[in-house]
Amino acid sequence: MTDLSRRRLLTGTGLAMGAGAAAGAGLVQLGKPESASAAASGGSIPFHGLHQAGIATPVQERLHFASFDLGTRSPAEAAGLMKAWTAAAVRMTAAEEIGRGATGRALAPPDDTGETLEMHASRLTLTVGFGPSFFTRLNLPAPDRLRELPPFRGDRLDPARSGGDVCVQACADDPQVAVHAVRNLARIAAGKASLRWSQIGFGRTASTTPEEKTPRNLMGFKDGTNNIAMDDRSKLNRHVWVGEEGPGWMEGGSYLVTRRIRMHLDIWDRTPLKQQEDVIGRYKRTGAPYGGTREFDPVRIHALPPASHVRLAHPDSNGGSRILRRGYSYTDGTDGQGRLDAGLFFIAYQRDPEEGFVKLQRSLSARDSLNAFIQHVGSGIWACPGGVRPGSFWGEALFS
Ligand SMILES: C=CC1=C(C)c2cc3[nH]c(cc4nc(cc5[nH]c(cc1n2)c(C)c5CCC(=O)O)C(CCC(=O)O)=C4C)c(C)c3C=C
Ligand SMILES: [Fe+2]
Repeated sequence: MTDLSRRRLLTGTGLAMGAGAAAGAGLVQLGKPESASAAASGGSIPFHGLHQAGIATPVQERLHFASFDLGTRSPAEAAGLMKAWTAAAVRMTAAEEIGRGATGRALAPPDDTGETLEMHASRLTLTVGFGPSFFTRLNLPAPDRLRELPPFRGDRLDPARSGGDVCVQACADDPQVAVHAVRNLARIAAGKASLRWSQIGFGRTASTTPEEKTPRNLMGFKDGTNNIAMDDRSKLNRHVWVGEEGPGWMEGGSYLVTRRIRMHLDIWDRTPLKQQEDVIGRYKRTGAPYGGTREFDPVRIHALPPASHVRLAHPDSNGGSRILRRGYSYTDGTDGQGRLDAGLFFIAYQRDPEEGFVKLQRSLSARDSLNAFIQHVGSGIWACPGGVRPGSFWGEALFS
């Protein structure tokens, strides 16, 4: 049995289940794993479906997020790149080698860099989005709702860690799988697009499935308790998926906001527990909201300190506004002054950025007591098109 077909068996590619249906339900396909550990290390998440995978599908353990700048002004060339990326993504998310594989032809550079040979799909998802500059560069009409984010109080944004024409969010349970995906997409893009910045993340700070244990962020608090669950179709349709408001190629898609938020952990770690809990509005050990005893007890905003993070971010304080959070912790070494450069790579999906992130961040940036411990240092906004049908490619309807 060849390596390729063995991996196909491991990942269950070709199962009878319709890919679209599986993607819609956020299911993981596991074929016939050779061992229990193979099953535990993650199968594949269908690439094709109504929505792009990586938004409402279960959150994996690792992130490699990448922002690219186009080197072309030609929509046809950009479409060609999306076609080539999609072909590679279909294979990588099924744990198959790209093109002729990692050892295809002796006299040519391999089509796949090879570091994931013999590895599982690790629930790899690849999600693509287009930034405002993408439309300017290609002279294409941008969606009305895709506007550059306004400046917020306290922002200290580094242009080298912000913006970009196209983004790729690679999530997987194995960091090597996520990095391999971004590396190979960057390689395929040579001459058409180049990496502007990228971000490695670990320790997801959100769950999109209530059965999962809520993870903790680097401040030690459970993060993601009151998130939109992936099976809550009515909230997803109302707050996350773009509907008939269009443009057509965005239907079933979503707007993505990313923020690199540095945490002043040295200060946080010297802050008394009671003050930490007052800042968040929940108890550190249990995750219960003030006024409750268990993590999933309802938040009654008036039981929380007026400037606490959860009170200010809660839908009851924001006219019902909700976002789907999918962030990851990060550390990028030290800052030269003996402090960790660490924090939260915040990721939020929403149907309307003005009603979602912008509304919340206007309020948080003005009043949140968490602001004494954090700083927003990177930013991006992206239009993520609807899902890809078999035979189509990322954003095809936008180019046609
Ligand atoms: C603009 C949106 C938000 C930013 C930016 C943000 C940053 C941020 N959050 C935490 C830690 C926690 N956030 C929690 C809840 C929470 N946060 C937001 C939005 C932003 N957070 C929302 C909408 C919510 C849910 C509010 C609710 O409906 O109750 C929590 C509590 C647990 C939870 O529900 O997830 C924590 C903890 C940090 C550390 C941070 C920046 C570094
Ligand atoms: Fe938050």
